Amino acid sequence: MKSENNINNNDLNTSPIVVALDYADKASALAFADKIDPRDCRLKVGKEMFTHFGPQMVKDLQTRGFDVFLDLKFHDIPNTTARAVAAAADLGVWMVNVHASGGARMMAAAKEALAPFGKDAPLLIAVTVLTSMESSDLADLGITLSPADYAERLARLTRDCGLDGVVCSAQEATRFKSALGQAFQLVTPGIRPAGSKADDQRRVMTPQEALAASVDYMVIGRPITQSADPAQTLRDIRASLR
Ligand SMILES: O=c1ccn([C@@H]2O[C@H](COP(=O)(O)O)[C@@H](O)[C@H]2O)c(=O)[nH]1
Repeated sequence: MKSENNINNNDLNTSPIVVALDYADKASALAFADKIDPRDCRLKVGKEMFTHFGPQMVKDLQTRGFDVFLDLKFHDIPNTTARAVAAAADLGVWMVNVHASGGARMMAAAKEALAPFGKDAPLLIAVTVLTSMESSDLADLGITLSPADYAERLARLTRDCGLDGVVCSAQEATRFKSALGQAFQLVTPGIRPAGSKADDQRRVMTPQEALAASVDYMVIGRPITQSADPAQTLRDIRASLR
């Protein structure tokens, strides 16, 4: 169910931008939210903010009119994951995610947990290969496939379990749209405007390249939140995509 205060913004919002609200203090996060227009982006609450501030953080953003992607990347046994996904749906979030490497039974259980929510269910997506990972990181785990090949394998499994889409790199978007269908949603972190530093990201693309690759949503954090004027940086990136 939607929370009482959740003003669902889905119908109004045509922006592909999801800002990763990775702040250590709530005041800075809300000050940023107060300076931006919910039509220019959706907001992602991840492990840092949720661990600091809990579900109230999500509600505070929803009351300001934002669709919230709860990025907690659930990865557990099927029962626990399904119950966590249902709890996220109770919060009225727009999108929630699990790790595809939790396997088919886990993803199917998560999907099934959303059935009682009907049309109010959040989008359910699965993380394939983290955008911070490159071939050598996979090799350390005993995975000899390239990041793109392994991500496609996990994305196929995700689609076959009936989820709405995946988190992947924008570098994989053209290939995945063609292999998995246009309707399968691609949510892509690792977005870096030209000239910004990659930080810990490895499989990156600029916002313009990501748009040209037909991603559905591009997740952008530090290039916005750590800029001198985050609200203006968001508006500049949004304008550059029109
Ligand atoms: O594969 C993934 C999955 C999630 N993320 C999250 O996206 C943002 C990216 O932030 P930046 O500051 O733009 O790097 C962050 O919250 C990650 O937890 C990801 O980067 N890659």
